[in-house]
Amino acid sequence: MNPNPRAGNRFSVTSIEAQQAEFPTVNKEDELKAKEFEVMMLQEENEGNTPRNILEEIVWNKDVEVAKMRERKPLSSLKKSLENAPPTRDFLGALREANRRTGFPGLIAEVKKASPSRGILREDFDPVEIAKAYEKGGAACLSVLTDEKYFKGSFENLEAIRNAGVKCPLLCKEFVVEAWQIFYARVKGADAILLIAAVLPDLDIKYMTKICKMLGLTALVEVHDEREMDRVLAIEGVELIGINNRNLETFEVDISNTKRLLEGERGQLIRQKDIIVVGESGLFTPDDIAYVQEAGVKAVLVGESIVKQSDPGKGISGLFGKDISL
Ligand SMILES: O=C(O)c1ccccc1NCC(=O)[C@H](O)[C@H](O)COP(=O)(O)O
Repeated sequence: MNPNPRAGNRFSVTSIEAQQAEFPTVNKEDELKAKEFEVMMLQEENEGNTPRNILEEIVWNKDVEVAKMRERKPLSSLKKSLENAPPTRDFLGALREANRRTGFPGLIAEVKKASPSRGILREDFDPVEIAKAYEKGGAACLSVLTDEKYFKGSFENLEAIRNAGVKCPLLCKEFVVEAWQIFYARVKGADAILLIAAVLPDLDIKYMTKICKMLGLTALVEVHDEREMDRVLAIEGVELIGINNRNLETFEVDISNTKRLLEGERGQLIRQKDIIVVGESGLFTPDDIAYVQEAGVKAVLVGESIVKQSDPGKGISGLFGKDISL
């Protein structure tokens, strides 16, 4: 896969104003047809007209899904809903505070029912119960998957967790392809949102980060390799970077990825800029946590190893080798 497949295509954000405008001269039906046509054209660039990997497939589907959602709830109406959205909580502050309090990386515990690589992780999946158990177990923040097709998540889950009074700040774990989704996540109660460098060109990351700030959301910008890390480090205003140990194209997981990306000058620059780094994916044991902490992360994002436990809160103690709720 082209490491930056969407770069230069006309999905890119060219300005905040452009994203905020409603493109008044374009009829909605034509817009949707145009989006489907664009996706078709992108697909046709590939021989065989099939996505080359799972990430590409997810993104192609997301383009169409978002265009349909946006038709049902245009930006102008989302903006009105912002007035009734709950206040955002300090995601970065919660991670820093947990790191200071426990001496361990702050935990972002993921409410994850299923994944393309592992299938169903938990049959008896009650998102609110899991979120409460994570909070009780000492999680600093929660990550809520909202993609339905590939992860069996939903925005209803995000909203339900927020409305249930869970105090941990919430990350909307989505495949963001348009700024509209950031507004939507904010309305549904998110405090932070994921931006994936393998999906978004630099210009999009830059403007989407600004949109997040404008809305009071924290942007977690995710990278997987050195090239993506260098791209993101060159973007001003990025405060939180996730290093995903999972290659989203092949599903391969290797936690030494976190260490590699934090070595040498990159690590130095990250410390200089006071960026918080999150180690993501494939963390199962206290040794894994110690390994990524030694590499320089101040936070970790964990799903599978804790969501699969009968008591996901106790799963956190198992993961850290210690009760971190105290
Ligand atoms: O988890 C997957 O199979 C996956 C496939 C394609 C794109 C993204 C995917 N996962 C997102 C994540 O990065 C993880 O949910 C997150 O980092 C937690 O990972 P884990 O602790 O290994 O469940």
